[in-house]
Amino acid sequence: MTEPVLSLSGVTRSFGALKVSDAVDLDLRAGEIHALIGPNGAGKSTLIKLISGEIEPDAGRIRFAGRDLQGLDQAARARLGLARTFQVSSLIPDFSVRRNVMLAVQAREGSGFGFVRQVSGDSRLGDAAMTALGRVGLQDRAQVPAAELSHGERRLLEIAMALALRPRAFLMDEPMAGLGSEGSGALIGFLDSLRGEAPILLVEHDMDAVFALADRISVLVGGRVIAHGSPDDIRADADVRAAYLGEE
Ligand SMILES: Nc1ncnc2c1ncn2[C@@H]1O[C@H](COP(=O)(O)OP(=O)(O)OP(=O)(O)O)[C@@H](O)[C@H]1O
Repeated sequence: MTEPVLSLSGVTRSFGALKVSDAVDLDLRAGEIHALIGPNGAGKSTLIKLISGEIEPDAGRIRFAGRDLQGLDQAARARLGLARTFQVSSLIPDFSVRRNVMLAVQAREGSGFGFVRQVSGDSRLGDAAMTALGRVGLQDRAQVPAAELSHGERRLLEIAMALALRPRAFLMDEPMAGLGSEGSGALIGFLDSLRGEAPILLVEHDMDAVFALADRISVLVGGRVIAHGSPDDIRADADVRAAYLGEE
Protein backbone atom coordinates (compact mmCIF):
# COMPACT_ATOMS: atom_id res chain seq x y z
CA MET A 1 0.00 0.00 0.00
CA THR A 2 1.21 3.52 -0.69
CA GLU A 3 2.36 5.64 2.22
CA PRO A 4 -0.47 7.65 3.84
CA VAL A 5 -0.45 11.37 3.06
CA LEU A 6 -0.29 12.09 6.80
CA SER A 7 0.66 9.78 9.64
CA LEU A 8 1.01 10.18 13.37
CA SER A 9 2.82 7.64 15.49
CA GLY A 10 2.99 7.71 19.26
CA VAL A 11 2.10 11.40 19.37
CA THR A 12 1.99 12.54 22.98
CA ARG A 13 1.44 15.96 24.52
CA SER A 14 0.74 17.14 28.06
CA PHE A 15 -0.34 20.45 29.48
CA GLY A 16 1.10 20.39 32.99
CA ALA A 17 -0.06 17.15 34.57
CA LEU A 18 -2.82 16.62 31.99
CA LYS A 19 -1.93 14.24 29.14
CA VAL A 20 -4.07 15.57 26.31
CA SER A 21 -2.63 13.40 23.53
CA ASP A 22 -1.60 9.94 24.66
CA ALA A 23 0.47 7.90 22.18
CA VAL A 24 -1.84 8.66 19.27
CA ASP A 25 -1.45 6.67 16.05
CA LEU A 26 -3.50 7.98 13.16
CA ASP A 27 -3.22 8.26 9.42
CA LEU A 28 -4.89 9.98 6.50
CA ARG A 29 -4.86 8.30 3.10
CA ALA A 30 -5.32 9.74 -0.36
CA GLY A 31 -8.97 10.15 -1.34
CA GLU A 32 -10.54 9.75 2.08
CA ILE A 33 -12.34 11.67 4.77
CA HIS A 34 -11.12 10.48 8.16
CA ALA A 35 -13.28 11.79 10.98
CA LEU A 36 -11.92 12.31 14.47
CA ILE A 37 -14.69 12.28 17.04
CA GLY A 38 -14.87 12.25 20.83
CA PRO A 39 -16.44 14.03 23.76
CA ASN A 40 -15.59 17.60 24.77
CA GLY A 41 -12.04 17.86 26.04
CA ALA A 42 -10.95 14.57 24.43
CA GLY A 43 -8.02 16.30 22.74
CA LYS A 44 -9.27 16.61 19.15
CA SER A 45 -8.36 20.27 18.63
CA THR A 46 -5.01 19.65 20.30
CA LEU A 47 -4.22 17.00 17.69
CA ILE A 48 -5.09 19.44 14.90
CA LYS A 49 -2.76 21.99 16.52
CA LEU A 50 0.01 19.39 16.81
CA ILE A 51 -0.34 18.48 13.13
CA SER A 52 -0.53 22.07 11.89
CA GLY A 53 2.51 23.06 13.97
CA GLU A 54 0.80 25.47 16.35
CA ILE A 55 2.15 23.35 19.20
CA GLU A 56 4.86 20.67 19.33
CA PRO A 57 4.47 17.14 20.68
CA ASP A 58 6.43 15.98 23.72
CA ALA A 59 7.00 12.65 21.97
CA GLY A 60 6.09 10.86 18.77
CA ARG A 61 6.41 11.52 15.06
CA ILE A 62 4.24 13.26 12.48
CA ARG A 63 4.96 12.60 8.81
CA PHE A 64 3.35 14.47 5.93
CA ALA A 65 3.93 14.18 2.20
CA GLY A 66 6.89 11.89 2.78
CA ARG A 67 8.71 13.96 5.37
CA ASP A 68 9.02 14.34 9.11
CA LEU A 69 7.39 17.58 10.26
CA GLN A 70 9.45 17.95 13.41
CA GLY A 71 10.86 21.45 13.74
CA LEU A 72 8.80 22.92 10.88
CA ASP A 73 6.63 25.89 11.84
CA GLN A 74 3.03 26.44 10.71
CA ALA A 75 3.99 28.43 7.61
CA ALA A 76 6.43 25.76 6.45
CA ARG A 77 3.80 23.05 6.95
CA ALA A 78 1.25 25.11 5.01
CA ARG A 79 3.75 25.47 2.16
CA LEU A 80 4.12 21.69 2.09
CA GLY A 81 0.37 21.55 1.40
CA LEU A 82 -1.22 21.17 4.81
CA ALA A 83 -4.32 23.40 4.82
CA ARG A 84 -6.01 24.03 8.14
CA THR A 85 -9.40 25.64 7.80
CA PHE A 86 -11.59 27.64 10.10
CA GLN A 87 -9.01 29.81 11.67
CA VAL A 88 -11.32 32.80 11.72
CA SER A 89 -8.32 34.94 12.65
CA SER A 90 -6.90 34.38 9.17
CA LEU A 91 -9.63 36.54 7.61
CA ILE A 92 -9.08 40.28 7.27
CA PRO A 93 -12.57 41.64 7.98
CA ASP A 94 -12.20 45.01 6.22
CA PHE A 95 -10.88 43.49 3.00
CA SER A 96 -13.20 42.19 0.30
CA VAL A 97 -13.89 38.50 0.06
CA ARG A 98 -11.91 38.40 -3.20
CA ARG A 99 -8.92 40.18 -1.70
CA ASN A 100 -8.82 37.77 1.22
CA VAL A 101 -8.52 34.86 -1.21
CA MET A 102 -5.93 36.73 -3.30
CA LEU A 103 -3.77 37.04 -0.20
CA ALA A 104 -4.05 33.30 0.37
CA VAL A 105 -2.99 32.62 -3.24
CA GLN A 106 -0.05 34.96 -2.80
CA ALA A 107 0.95 33.21 0.42
CA ARG A 108 1.02 29.91 -1.46
CA GLU A 109 3.45 31.43 -3.90
CA GLY A 110 5.87 32.08 -1.09
CA SER A 111 5.74 35.83 -0.69
CA GLY A 112 3.79 35.58 2.54
CA PHE A 113 1.11 37.98 3.63
CA GLY A 114 3.49 40.93 3.54
CA PHE A 115 2.51 42.66 0.30
CA VAL A 116 -1.00 43.55 1.24
CA ARG A 117 -1.21 46.71 -0.87
CA GLN A 118 0.21 45.39 -4.12
CA VAL A 119 -2.09 42.39 -4.24
CA SER A 120 -5.24 44.25 -5.23
CA GLY A 121 -4.04 45.18 -8.73
CA ASP A 122 -2.83 41.72 -9.78
CA SER A 123 -5.30 40.24 -12.25
CA ARG A 124 -3.73 36.77 -12.24
CA LEU A 125 -4.19 36.53 -8.49
CA GLY A 126 -7.70 37.91 -8.93
CA ASP A 127 -8.57 35.22 -11.46
CA ALA A 128 -7.27 32.47 -9.18
CA ALA A 129 -9.28 33.94 -6.32
CA MET A 130 -12.46 34.06 -8.39
CA THR A 131 -11.97 30.42 -9.42
CA ALA A 132 -11.74 29.38 -5.76
CA LEU A 133 -14.75 31.53 -4.85
CA GLY A 134 -16.75 30.04 -7.71
CA ARG A 135 -16.05 26.54 -6.37
CA VAL A 136 -17.72 27.36 -3.05
CA GLY A 137 -20.52 29.44 -4.61
CA LEU A 138 -19.36 32.81 -3.27
CA GLN A 139 -18.57 34.53 -6.58
CA ASP A 140 -21.49 36.95 -6.17
CA ARG A 141 -20.13 38.06 -2.80
CA ALA A 142 -16.58 38.72 -4.06
CA GLN A 143 -16.64 42.50 -3.59
CA VAL A 144 -18.26 42.51 -0.15
CA PRO A 145 -16.03 43.09 2.91
CA ALA A 146 -15.44 39.79 4.71
CA ALA A 147 -16.96 41.33 7.85
CA GLU A 148 -20.37 41.45 6.13
CA LEU A 149 -20.55 37.75 5.41
CA SER A 150 -22.90 35.51 7.34
CA HIS A 151 -21.41 32.84 9.56
CA GLY A 152 -22.01 30.17 6.90
CA GLU A 153 -20.52 32.32 4.16
CA ARG A 154 -17.43 32.95 6.28
CA ARG A 155 -16.96 29.20 6.58
CA LEU A 156 -17.14 28.93 2.79
CA LEU A 157 -14.65 31.77 2.39
CA GLU A 158 -12.23 29.95 4.66
CA ILE A 159 -12.61 26.85 2.49
CA ALA A 160 -12.02 28.95 -0.65
CA MET A 161 -8.83 30.30 0.93
CA ALA A 162 -7.71 26.76 1.74
CA LEU A 163 -8.57 25.61 -1.80
CA ALA A 164 -6.52 28.44 -3.23
CA LEU A 165 -3.50 26.91 -1.50
CA ARG A 166 -3.99 23.78 -3.64
CA PRO A 167 -3.38 21.64 -0.57
CA ARG A 168 -2.33 18.03 -0.32
CA ALA A 169 -4.54 17.58 2.77
CA PHE A 170 -7.15 19.49 4.71
CA LEU A 171 -7.38 19.72 8.50
CA MET A 172 -10.88 20.84 9.40
CA ASP A 173 -11.88 21.63 12.96
CA GLU A 174 -15.66 21.63 13.39
CA PRO A 175 -16.65 23.07 10.02
CA MET A 176 -20.36 22.49 10.70
CA ALA A 177 -20.39 24.48 13.96
CA GLY A 178 -22.99 27.23 13.92
CA LEU A 179 -24.43 26.32 10.54
CA GLY A 180 -28.15 25.72 10.21
CA SER A 181 -29.42 22.52 8.65
CA GLU A 182 -29.49 24.07 5.18
CA GLY A 183 -25.93 25.37 5.52
CA SER A 184 -24.57 22.13 6.88
CA GLY A 185 -26.39 20.14 4.17
CA ALA A 186 -24.70 22.26 1.51
CA LEU A 187 -21.31 21.97 3.21
CA ILE A 188 -21.65 18.18 3.50
CA GLY A 189 -22.26 18.03 -0.26
CA PHE A 190 -19.24 20.19 -0.94
CA LEU A 191 -16.87 18.30 1.37
CA ASP A 192 -18.05 15.06 -0.18
CA SER A 193 -16.83 16.30 -3.56
CA LEU A 194 -13.57 17.62 -2.11
CA ARG A 195 -12.08 14.36 -0.85
CA GLY A 196 -10.90 13.37 -4.35
CA GLU A 197 -8.88 16.56 -4.55
CA ALA A 198 -7.21 16.24 -1.16
CA PRO A 199 -8.03 14.01 1.81
CA ILE A 200 -9.68 15.58 4.84
CA LEU A 201 -9.01 15.00 8.54
CA LEU A 202 -12.34 16.12 9.95
CA VAL A 203 -12.98 16.99 13.59
CA GLU A 204 -16.71 17.27 13.95
CA HIS A 205 -19.43 17.03 16.61
CA ASP A 206 -22.27 16.81 14.10
CA MET A 207 -22.74 13.04 13.90
CA ASP A 208 -25.04 13.27 10.87
CA ALA A 209 -22.21 14.96 9.00
CA VAL A 210 -19.63 12.48 10.30
CA PHE A 211 -21.63 9.40 9.34
CA ALA A 212 -22.58 10.92 5.96
CA LEU A 213 -19.00 11.76 5.04
CA ALA A 214 -16.43 9.62 6.79
CA ASP A 215 -14.66 6.73 5.12
CA ARG A 216 -13.02 5.97 8.47
CA ILE A 217 -13.59 7.21 11.99
CA SER A 218 -11.21 7.38 14.95
CA VAL A 219 -12.66 7.91 18.41
CA LEU A 220 -10.60 9.87 20.90
CA VAL A 221 -11.37 9.73 24.62
CA GLY A 222 -9.04 11.22 27.23
CA GLY A 223 -6.34 11.76 24.60
CA ARG A 224 -6.32 8.10 23.51
CA VAL A 225 -7.71 6.53 20.35
CA ILE A 226 -10.16 4.00 21.83
CA ALA A 227 -11.59 2.81 18.50
CA HIS A 228 -10.90 3.11 14.81
CA GLY A 229 -12.73 1.73 11.79
CA SER A 230 -15.48 2.18 9.23
CA PRO A 231 -18.64 4.07 10.21
CA ASP A 232 -20.42 0.72 10.58
CA ASP A 233 -17.64 -0.61 12.85
CA ILE A 234 -17.84 2.50 15.02
CA ARG A 235 -21.64 2.41 15.27
CA ALA A 236 -21.44 -1.18 16.46
CA ASP A 237 -18.52 -0.71 18.89
CA ALA A 238 -19.68 -1.21 22.46
CA ASP A 239 -16.84 0.84 23.99
CA VAL A 240 -17.67 3.76 21.73
CA ARG A 241 -21.35 3.60 22.54
CA ALA A 242 -20.55 3.57 26.24
CA ALA A 243 -17.93 6.30 26.08
CA TYR A 244 -19.43 8.61 23.56
CA LEU A 245 -22.31 7.89 21.25
CA GLY A 246 -24.47 6.82 24.19
CA GLU A 247 -24.29 10.38 25.46
CA GLU A 248 -26.08 11.73 22.41
N1 LIG B 1 -2.99 25.44 25.98
C1 LIG B 1 -3.57 24.66 26.89
N2 LIG B 1 -3.18 24.70 28.17
C2 LIG B 1 -3.74 23.90 29.10
N3 LIG B 1 -4.71 23.01 28.85
C3 LIG B 1 -5.15 22.92 27.58
C4 LIG B 1 -4.61 23.74 26.53
N4 LIG B 1 -5.23 23.42 25.37
C5 LIG B 1 -6.14 22.45 25.67
N5 LIG B 1 -6.08 22.15 26.99
C6 LIG B 1 -6.89 21.13 27.67
O1 LIG B 1 -6.71 19.94 26.97
C7 LIG B 1 -7.92 19.18 26.93
C8 LIG B 1 -8.27 18.84 25.50
O2 LIG B 1 -8.64 20.03 24.82
P1 LIG B 1 -9.02 20.03 23.27
O3 LIG B 1 -9.44 21.43 22.95
O4 LIG B 1 -7.95 19.43 22.47
O5 LIG B 1 -10.28 19.06 23.29
P2 LIG B 1 -11.38 18.81 22.16
O6 LIG B 1 -11.53 17.33 22.05
O7 LIG B 1 -11.04 19.54 20.92
O8 LIG B 1 -12.66 19.44 22.86
P3 LIG B 1 -13.96 20.14 22.20
O9 LIG B 1 -14.70 19.05 21.53
O10 LIG B 1 -14.68 20.66 23.41
O11 LIG B 1 -13.47 21.21 21.28
C9 LIG B 1 -8.95 20.01 27.66
O12 LIG B 1 -9.04 19.55 28.98
C10 LIG B 1 -8.37 21.41 27.61
O13 LIG B 1 -8.82 22.18 28.70
